[in-house]
Amino acid sequence: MRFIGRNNHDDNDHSGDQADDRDDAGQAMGEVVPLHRDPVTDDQDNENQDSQAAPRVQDVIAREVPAAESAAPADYDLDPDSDDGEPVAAVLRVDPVPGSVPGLFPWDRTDERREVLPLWLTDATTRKAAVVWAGDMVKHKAKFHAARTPLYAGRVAVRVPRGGVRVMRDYTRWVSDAETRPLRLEAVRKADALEHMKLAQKTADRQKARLAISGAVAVPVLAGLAVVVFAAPVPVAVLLAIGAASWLGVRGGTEDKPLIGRAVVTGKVPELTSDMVIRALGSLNNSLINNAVKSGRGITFPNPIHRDGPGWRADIDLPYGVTANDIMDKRKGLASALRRPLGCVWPEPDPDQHEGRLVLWVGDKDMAKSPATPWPLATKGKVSMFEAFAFATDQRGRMVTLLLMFGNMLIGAMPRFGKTFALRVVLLAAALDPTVEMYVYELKGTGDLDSLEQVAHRFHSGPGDDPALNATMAGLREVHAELETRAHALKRLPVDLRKENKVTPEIAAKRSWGLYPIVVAIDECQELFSDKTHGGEAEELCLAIIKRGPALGIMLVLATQRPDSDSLPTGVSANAGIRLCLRVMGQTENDMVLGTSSYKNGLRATEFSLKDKGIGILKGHADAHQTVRSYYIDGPQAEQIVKRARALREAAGTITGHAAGETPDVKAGPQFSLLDDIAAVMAPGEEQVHSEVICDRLEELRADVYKGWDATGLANALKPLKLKTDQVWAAGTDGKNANRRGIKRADLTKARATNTNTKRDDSEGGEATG
Ligand SMILES: Nc1ncnc2c1ncn2[C@@H]1O[C@H](COP(=O)(O)OP(=O)(O)OP(=O)(O)O)[C@@H](O)[C@H]1O
Repeated sequence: MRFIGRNNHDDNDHSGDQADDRDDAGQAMGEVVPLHRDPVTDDQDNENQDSQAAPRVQDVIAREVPAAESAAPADYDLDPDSDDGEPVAAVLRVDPVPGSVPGLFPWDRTDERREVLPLWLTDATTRKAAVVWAGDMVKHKAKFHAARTPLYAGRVAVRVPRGGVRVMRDYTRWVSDAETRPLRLEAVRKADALEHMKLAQKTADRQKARLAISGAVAVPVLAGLAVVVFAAPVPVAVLLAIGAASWLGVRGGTEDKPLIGRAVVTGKVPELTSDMVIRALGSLNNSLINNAVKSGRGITFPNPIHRDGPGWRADIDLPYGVTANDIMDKRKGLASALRRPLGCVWPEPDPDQHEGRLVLWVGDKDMAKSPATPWPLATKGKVSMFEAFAFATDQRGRMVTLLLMFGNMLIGAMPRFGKTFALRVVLLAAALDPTVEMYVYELKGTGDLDSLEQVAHRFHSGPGDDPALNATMAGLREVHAELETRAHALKRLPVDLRKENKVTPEIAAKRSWGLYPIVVAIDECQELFSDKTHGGEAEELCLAIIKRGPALGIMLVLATQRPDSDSLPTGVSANAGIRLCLRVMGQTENDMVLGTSSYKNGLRATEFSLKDKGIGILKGHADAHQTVRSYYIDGPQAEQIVKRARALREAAGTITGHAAGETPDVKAGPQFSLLDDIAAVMAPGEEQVHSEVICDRLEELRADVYKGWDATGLANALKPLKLKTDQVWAAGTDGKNANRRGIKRADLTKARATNTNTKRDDSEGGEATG
């Protein structure tokens, strides 16, 4: 326990009793310790205090109490021995006294208990991997040796004579008692006749006995041999011959050339030790870490380093002031210091712990080289959009799930790094929920999502040309209109059914209420947003859908290979809740997909390499981001899954729209009216406006449509709408009143009415004739 101030008169006042008294007084967490202390006695006193408080929080915040404030004695004692009786600055001890705060009892602490059973026993995926591994190993060994049987037979044949010679040699040595020969020779060398006689006699006895044994054994052996050769069934004889030949073959081998080769050369799992980790951290050029490494204190391991999936896991408490993000920033340096490929080294924060807790997972294999795990829903199972579905695996091969309901998703990456594959997993999951209505637009035109045609309510695949963009816009308008319809439908429901004013599984299940989930997916959405004609409207529609859709059961999933502000409106990207960023080239694209400051905070999809296909940083699906690899589902597999999804939908009666063979009514061009726009830009009470002023205001309203329009252009555009521009007295662009070509409100109102009636007549006539 450290104090900042002390009584300068407590020379001998450091007995244990007095120290205890002080602690007792401090039970109410407000012990007062006067300032101006004697350094000698202070040390002694500290020892007493420290011995009591050793296991508790070490740091003490001291607070000086001003003289005036000290008049209030509630929390502070005054120094009773001060010379002038005046209060001096006092210190409030703020450390809790042992036992005074319930949270400090061991049973109150949030200790992390390690699992009783190892992961492979409790985790089905790990167990399954172990069983598959063992099965594969047996199969491989059987195949390996079966293929080499002729080779082994040849080797045996070559080695049998040598084996026979060795057996005979060993037998002769045994019968002749060859092992005692050196002793006899030694006796001869020393001219020790007595010893030599003794040894020779013993050898002679031994030889006699061994010859007798040989004779006794030879009779049954020769008889057995005769039986085998002349009387035993052929297979038995052959088997015994093979056995004998193999034995002789093995005896004829050499140690450096074994008869049977190794089917598996065991790869050494590189170890991870605390020394390696500390040395690696020490090489990252962080002064706080360097000080800790030098002093040998400050970096601790709260758990033993252990195997976790196909790699090692180290939980590390970094020195005070260093955060897990500081280390994530230097992943490349860390990988270099650990002498491991970058794809093996994964430093992460622990979301359940403090900022200085680093979880370092070092895989045995580069993530990109690990075998792809099959999608658990590939052959069986159904999805509920209200529940998380299997989307990817993390570095350790564990399943990562995604809950898309009430959210939106943005996928961004450079071309050919797995956007469409990742999007396809999401869409296949949506397809396996027969209640979901799907709008799928693939604007690259390569047919990557064609399999989904069988289940999609609206579908179009085209290379970002007019038909593709018109179809996508039509779909977006349709879904946008749904927002209004659904909001009203939800409002009409009894209050007890819409407790949170959002779509629930119960509400979605009632098809007739029209509140089932809708998933809208646009692959290569940059084609739409950067289009001059549709871009503005697409942004408006997507923004509304992305903001209001989730509560109404509508989810937007966008994938783009150009995540920049021109191709992906910031309003749209900022509102996407779930983000997946596969490999990108720069910080801007990285932050555009993952959110502002992501790069600075160590989330760097720029560090993925060429081979990291399908690997990206997933954010917004859980408390902490994760590095994941989306499940790999190729075209033919996707076809099979969609067939199953279609069967589910047929059974549920939810095959609609495109999947049911309908063609939607797709109108070309943006759906807005020039007359309505003019009405919108005329201020209330403004009866007449100059054409130039109208053009300026229209440009402000929809720059992508009206940019560069002048009075003549406006007049031409208005002619077919039965509105003529005329000379009007009004304020010009310079603010001064003048007589120029313009529009009168009365004419505009008339033209709008006429056009509305014409439109209605057209559509009624259409219906009548259609
Ligand atoms: N999860 C994955 N695991 C392994 N390989 C993958 C994975 N996802 C994608 N790939 C590989 O990456 C290649 C490119 O994937 P994909 O077609 O999804 O890229 P993309 O980013 O959509 O490309 P583009 O921008 O040209 O459309 C695929 O052909 C596939 O071989």
